[in-house]
Amino acid sequence: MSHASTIEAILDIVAGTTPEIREGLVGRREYVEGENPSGEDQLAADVHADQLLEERLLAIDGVGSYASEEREAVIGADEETADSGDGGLAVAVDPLDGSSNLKPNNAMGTIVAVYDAALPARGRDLVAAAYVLLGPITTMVAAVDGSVTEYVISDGERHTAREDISLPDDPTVYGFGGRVPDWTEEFTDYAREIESDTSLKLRYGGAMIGDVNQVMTYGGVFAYPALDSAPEGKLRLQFEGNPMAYIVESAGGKSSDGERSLLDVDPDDLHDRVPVHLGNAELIDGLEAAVGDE
Ligand SMILES: O=P(O)(O)OC[C@H]1O[C@](O)(COP(=O)(O)O)[C@@H](O)[C@@H]1O
Ligand SMILES: [Mg+2]
Ligand SMILES: [Mg+2]
Repeated sequence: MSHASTIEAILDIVAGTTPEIREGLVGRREYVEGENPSGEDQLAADVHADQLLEERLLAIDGVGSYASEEREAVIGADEETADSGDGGLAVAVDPLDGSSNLKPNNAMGTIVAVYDAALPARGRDLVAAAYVLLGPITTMVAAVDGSVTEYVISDGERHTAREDISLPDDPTVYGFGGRVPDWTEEFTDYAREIESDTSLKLRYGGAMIGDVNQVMTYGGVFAYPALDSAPEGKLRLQFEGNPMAYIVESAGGKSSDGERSLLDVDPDDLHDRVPVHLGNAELIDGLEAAVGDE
């Protein structure tokens, strides 16, 4: 199977699984016992989405391995090839991003990263990335071959809504995560500058994919920065930072860990965290100038 057809099969499977993930949210708002590898409580909904995606994505011819925010290790379609990198594409998934939004019934969704390398891999090894947003409408935004498409998912099928998406030139929104007293001094200065820009307004909902989709739609900047208490921030490189950076950069924007494109960050561990800044080029350049040598 060519990489191109494997990528299409992955996007089809994710779209096809979305109705079950959405319906499965009902009745799965409670926490289960134990934690995920990042030390966070897991909701029954996180575990359910992970199980559905693991089984179906690994069954695709051309997918060699599966990893997720919700499980410790990489799982191989064929145990012998799991870590070799030559057993097909590696799919890394955040089954439910923003799952703390389940209780208050706000936006959340699924992030999928497709790497042509053994995990953990660099963002430069991505060959596709997508996120499904469970909003009032279910949409998928996918970046493949440098071009970004938005689909509406209906009955588990993808229907093209917008092609060749690029970030609007005149940005209007921003959203920054983490507790304000926990921000570094340098990031706080940058945030104050952004807040005083009269063309920008706050849009923050607590699910990265929802917040980044605001930026993809209106132009602007999203950040979950380095914190005094957590210098690597909160978001995970393989499952969250890299795929969202790939999508935003494919749409003509920029990503940064504070110093360089997220796609150039070398991973040490599957569950590494990284400071995430995404958005219009001039806003990310300004961010790097403000926090670059902190
Ligand atoms: O609730 P907090 O600590 O502000 O964190 C919000 C961030 O955490 C996340 O929910 C992390 O993702 P998960 O739900 O996959 O753990 C992001 O979507 C969001 O940007
Ligand atoms: Mg997440
Ligand atoms: Mg998650």
